[in-house]
Amino acid sequence: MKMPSLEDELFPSTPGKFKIDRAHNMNRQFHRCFASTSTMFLWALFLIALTASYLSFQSFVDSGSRYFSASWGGIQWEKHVRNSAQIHRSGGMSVLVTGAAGFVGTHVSLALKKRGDGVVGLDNFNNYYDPSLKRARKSLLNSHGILVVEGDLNDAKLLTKLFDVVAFTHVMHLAAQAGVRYAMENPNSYVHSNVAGLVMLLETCKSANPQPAIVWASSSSVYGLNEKVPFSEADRTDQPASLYAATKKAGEEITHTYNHIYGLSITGLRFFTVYGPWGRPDMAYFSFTRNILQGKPITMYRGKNRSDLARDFTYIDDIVKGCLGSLDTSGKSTGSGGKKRGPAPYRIFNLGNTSPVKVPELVNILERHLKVKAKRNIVDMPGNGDVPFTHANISSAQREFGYKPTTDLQTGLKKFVRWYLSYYGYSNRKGVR
Ligand SMILES: O=C(O)[C@H]1O[C@H](OP(=O)(O)OP(=O)(O)OC[C@H]2O[C@@H](n3ccc(=O)[nH]c3=O)[C@H](O)[C@@H]2O)[C@H](O)[C@@H](O)[C@H]1O
Repeated sequence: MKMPSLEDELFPSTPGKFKIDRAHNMNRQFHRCFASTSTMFLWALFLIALTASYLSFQSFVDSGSRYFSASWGGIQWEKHVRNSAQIHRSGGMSVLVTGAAGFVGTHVSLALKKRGDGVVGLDNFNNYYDPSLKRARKSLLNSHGILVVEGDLNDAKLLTKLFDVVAFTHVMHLAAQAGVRYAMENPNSYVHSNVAGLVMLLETCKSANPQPAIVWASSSSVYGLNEKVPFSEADRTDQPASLYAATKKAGEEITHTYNHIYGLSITGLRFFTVYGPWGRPDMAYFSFTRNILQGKPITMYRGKNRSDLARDFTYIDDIVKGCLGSLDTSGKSTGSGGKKRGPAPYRIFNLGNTSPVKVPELVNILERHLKVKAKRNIVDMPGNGDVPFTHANISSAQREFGYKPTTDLQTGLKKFVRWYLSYYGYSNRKGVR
């Protein structure tokens, strides 16, 4: 028996029917084939469409997740920024406060908000000192309706966006790499924040329309090795003793340039060793308190010929008054969109306490408030950027906006210690008040 061939299988061999059937079959095959080709084509189209929509969905998800995971941007975020910047008093200002989660930034932001000004904070939450303290300050600000945007001064897009969303009337620029001695450890961070970051901010402000007036934190350290006492704004500031001081001095020159070319109103404030509640853990009064309470020794520097070092310690509330006075009298920037229209104010003020206190006396006061004896380890001042003393002449600030510090070190440290004990949970400890 003949085995059916493949052709037989495909084309039945019934004689007479073959041609017709074959033709019919071929026709059917053709249609089936055509039908399956068009089906395949449709399937292919469907698959292509599916792939394309998948890819576009993916990119939507990608950009969406970037959008949602970014710490700034979006309609809701813009709404928050606008709300935070809302002015609640007649003649009030809307202020961008850089370094808002910092020590001075937090206090100034609260004071502005309390009197009805609009405030938007900016802070990069770096880890120069315990970031959890910065987060706690941020929570405090949030509870008063102040938004703190997390971002860096060097982020041009963020700065531009902030000025697109709000026509800030003023910038209180307090973001900086602080600390005199740390500059030897991490010099780049000073250039990044105090020079590059400052220029980025000024670039944004000069292009803004309207241009804001700028008040910013310089430092008593610009007096460097100046020996004329008390330090007046007109004294020499060309002998910085630390890179920190040098970057602050550079800031004074850089802001002058932007005032001159673009008509930005600039006020530089030379802060003198600011202290108080919510302060900076890297500063002596703060780290001494921590060590005294923990029974650890404190290292006290002394100057040439075993002389005591002294600082014109200035209480935070006095500094806040100086900042607000400066903002209130800043005058307007004259330029717009990067074009100068006329001269604008350029000012520099000392904000100090006018009564220097020696470091051993600072420790005596802390001992009294803490009711704990310090273990003093006295060493010669290392050549690390320190200066032997500071002393402010504040007559310019007094004349210009009535600046008059009212808190002596004894009173100010009492308030600081009370805050410290409460914040770090010492309040219920016996022997400590
Ligand atoms: O006015 C400023 O422009 C600067 O003020 C602050 O610098 P300073 O005045 O140096 O404050 P701070 O460190 O508290 O030292 C105080 C005293 O304690 C002595 N000191 C310090 C540390 C130590 O371990 N031992 C010690 O004796 C030390 O020798 C000094 O005599 C800010 O930190 C700075 O960011 C800047 O804003």
